[in-house]
Amino acid sequence: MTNLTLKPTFQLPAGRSSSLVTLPRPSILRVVRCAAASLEAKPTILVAEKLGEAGLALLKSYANVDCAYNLSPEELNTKISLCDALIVRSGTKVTRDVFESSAGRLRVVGRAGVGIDNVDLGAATEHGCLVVNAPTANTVAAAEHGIALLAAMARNVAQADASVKAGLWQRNKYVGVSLVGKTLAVMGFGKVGSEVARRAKGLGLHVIAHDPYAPADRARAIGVELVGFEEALATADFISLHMPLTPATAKVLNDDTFAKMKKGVRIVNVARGGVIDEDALVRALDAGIVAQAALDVFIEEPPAKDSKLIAHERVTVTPHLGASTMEAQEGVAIEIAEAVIGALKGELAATAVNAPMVPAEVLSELKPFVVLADKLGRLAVQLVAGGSGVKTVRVSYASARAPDDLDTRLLRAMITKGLIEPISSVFVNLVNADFTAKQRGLRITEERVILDGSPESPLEYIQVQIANVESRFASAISDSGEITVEGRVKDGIPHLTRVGGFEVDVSLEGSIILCRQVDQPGMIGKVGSILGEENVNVSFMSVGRIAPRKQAVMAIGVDDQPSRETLKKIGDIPAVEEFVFLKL
Ligand SMILES: NC(=O)C1=CN([C@@H]2O[C@H](COP(=O)(O)OP(=O)(O)OC[C@H]3O[C@@H](n4cnc5c(N)ncnc54)[C@H](O)[C@@H]3O)[C@@H](O)[C@H]2O)C=CC1
Ligand SMILES: O=C(O)C(=O)COP(=O)(O)O
Repeated sequence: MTNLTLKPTFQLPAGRSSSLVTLPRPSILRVVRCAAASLEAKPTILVAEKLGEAGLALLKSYANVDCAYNLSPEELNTKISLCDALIVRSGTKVTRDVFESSAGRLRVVGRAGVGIDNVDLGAATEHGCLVVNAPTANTVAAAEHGIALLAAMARNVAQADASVKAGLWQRNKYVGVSLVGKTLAVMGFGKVGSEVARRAKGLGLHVIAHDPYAPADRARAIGVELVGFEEALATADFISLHMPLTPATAKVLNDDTFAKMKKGVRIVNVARGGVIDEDALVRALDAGIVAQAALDVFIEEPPAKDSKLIAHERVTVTPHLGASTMEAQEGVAIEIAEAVIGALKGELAATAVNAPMVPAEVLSELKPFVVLADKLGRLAVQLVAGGSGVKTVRVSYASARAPDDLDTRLLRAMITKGLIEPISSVFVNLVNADFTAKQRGLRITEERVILDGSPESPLEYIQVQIANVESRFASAISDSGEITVEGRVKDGIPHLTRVGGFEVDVSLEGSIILCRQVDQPGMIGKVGSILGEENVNVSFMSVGRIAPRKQAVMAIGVDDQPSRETLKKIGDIPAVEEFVFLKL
């Protein structure tokens, strides 16, 4: 069984209004994987790409910071085993190898920017490593670069500049096109896309946008019409790309889609190179479908020296400069430093990419239920008899709230943690809970029990049932045949309120002895005095019985772990039919 002293009890703080919620160290929920010995040591953060000074200063105030740029993949793999966090921009590929090489030490990857397509999120999640990004600080910089490329492309600024510097004066060759009155299709109407749209309207462009997930009211507020993909392609004079690179957007501009565009269309890409099939773009340029393109991003960065696309006369290129303004880089550095430090401290990051982002208010409300969920999981799994594999778990959340008004991801993660940690050496956190459960073949189904009454509290009770197993404590099996434990929160403290068919009431602090006996006078006294003699402090006691003088289950909360002999003495009381000691 896991030594629980290495995984101390988690408490959430009282309500906080900031987007980051501090969890005290150490905490169950934290993404921080800790060994007791390393608790006091300063973490080490590897900064693998250039970061603004203010962010570096912040990092240095909290951790040992190793700035090592231009590492080869092999060098990164070697260094990473000594690091608790890694900070990168778009130039570093954080592959599965990196997580494997870290041998469990890497807890946080911070992407100092928006796009996380260079981080293997699946591998991060499997390794319980939180990935955070800095999604807001470079938005304006990217939008401004998009507009700069749009205007520069339309007026051949780069080509004309090169020509003048080469001693030429080609006024007729570099006649451009006007922007005013033209239609710009913004593909991807998120943070950057909408800022581009706002600025383009100021330049007199008619702006349409395509984004299957963007809210229509945001588009309306800027005076932009949301249109379908085909319509955007068919009507645009300019197309500006602002969607993330995902399997769905990879090479979304290809031979087929270029063929649907207006002849003479001009394309700007400050999103990701991979959203365009670059060979197809060269063909479309040569065929005259695309008049010009202005590109900040490429499938391969830096691109191959002999790239036909880069060399193309009608293509303007920049070396992934979208986020590269002084202001954006300072902002991004601070944003990522705060997120990484917060994550290392065990806070839930508001910019988590591979874990649920739970708003501070929700978290503060769920706080005692999160503790309850973990403890119910721990109790339930310890009630399973050795040899019965735990495969099917049903969790019921009883609440008077509307069904969609309860985010159970956090609770499910904590139940999973409680179920898995006592029986394995696996570390479970919010990042890897679902993955770990799936990997172990643990199927957790959730259901809501809708109650009448006051929806003031998010939950009335949580019930955890494990099906198809034998129990070390037969009374824990309910009539329906599952190990059943149920708990409630009373005055902010989690309580165990049901075991099998027996109602009990014991606060879930310390550890618990469950004892089934024939209901008769003097039992509480007998057990209490055995524990007292051994100096085991009893925090709570309660008896749940079927009927007077029939069977009863006594739940005893103890602060200290009773010795084997003490437990034996309890078992030897003639009326005691079975008992079990459970660590929380
Ligand atoms: N060149 C550079 O230096 C920079 C590049 N970027 C890139 O710009 C892109 C956008 O960044 P943000 O606006 O901050 O992200 P965002 O997440 O705010 O916006 C992305 C938008 O794309 C939409 N989208 C997703 N799939 C789509 C699809 N199939 N078709 C159309 N739209 C789709 C989403 O609904 C979302 O509204 C990202 O790829 C990011 O990496 C961002 C900053 C700097
Ligand atoms: O934030 C993004 O998505 C970017 O593309 C910026 O990349 P960078 O941090 O400049 O390497």
